[in-house]
Amino acid sequence: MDIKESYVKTFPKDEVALSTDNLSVLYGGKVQKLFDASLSFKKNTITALIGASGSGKSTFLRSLNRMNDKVATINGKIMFHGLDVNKPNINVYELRKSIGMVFQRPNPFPKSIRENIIYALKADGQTDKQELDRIVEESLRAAALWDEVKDKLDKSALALSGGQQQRLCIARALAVKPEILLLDEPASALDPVSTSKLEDTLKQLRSEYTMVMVTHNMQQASRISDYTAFFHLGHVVEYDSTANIFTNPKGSLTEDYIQGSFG
Ligand SMILES: Nc1ncnc2c1ncn2[C@@H]1O[C@H](COP(=O)(O)OP(=O)(O)OP(=O)(O)O)[C@@H](O)[C@H]1O
Repeated sequence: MDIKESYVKTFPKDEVALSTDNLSVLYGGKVQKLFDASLSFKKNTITALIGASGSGKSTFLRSLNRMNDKVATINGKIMFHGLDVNKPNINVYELRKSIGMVFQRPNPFPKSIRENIIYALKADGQTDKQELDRIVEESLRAAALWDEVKDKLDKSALALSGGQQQRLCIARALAVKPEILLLDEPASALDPVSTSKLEDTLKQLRSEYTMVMVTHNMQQASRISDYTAFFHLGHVVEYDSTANIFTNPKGSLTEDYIQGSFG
């Protein structure tokens, strides 16, 4: 297999929400697991990151909002609103309000549904109850959970089903008004019905947010993503519209992966 082949789509600057420039990640300061990834994400789209286990998808995703800072050295640029947010002087707490993350396993706080949503807002000093109530409803509606939980907002989030918990985690991420949502295999712990609800939710969120999602599920990538990046051994091999990646890939590695030859 030739990992030197690389086909990477780019977009006009004003259409880009977030981009990386030669992003490399070294764990423990020496073991390189991501090599010169230069990708741009188009506003109001869903981009799927696909590739075999260990190919560097999560490593790349977690670097975008500086979640890897403590365990890895990240070289290269991460451009957001004309600013390189990979610079040391960036306020990472503020950055994560703009670039939120939803993890593989739903991780609600052991608090009420309402408290989960307003936690970060209260930490920021917001106290206006009416405004907080408004944000709770707005966020839960956006995450397509409002109708299921509106009568039990003060009940424990841990009493919700896994699928509901994951949509609550999305609502929690939306409450601080991010522009970008990073999703690391958000449906991998969910049953098919919850997965389908989650996918519908993500499709609806596309009108307001830009999403980048790691997924192992090829059908999921083809169902809901607009663009797909294929990772192999820490390299971005191909990045194109999802339709092209799945029906007309340029690289032989991409084709082999899509056809299930490895991974
Ligand atoms: N904190 C860490 N410290 C050291 N090595 C790590 C760390 N996190 C990931 N790695 C290594 O980096 C490589 C890429 O892992 P990563 O999780 O990014 O791959 P992935 O494509 O997301 O895989 P998967 O689909 O299995 O989640 C793997 O070899 C992994 O063992």
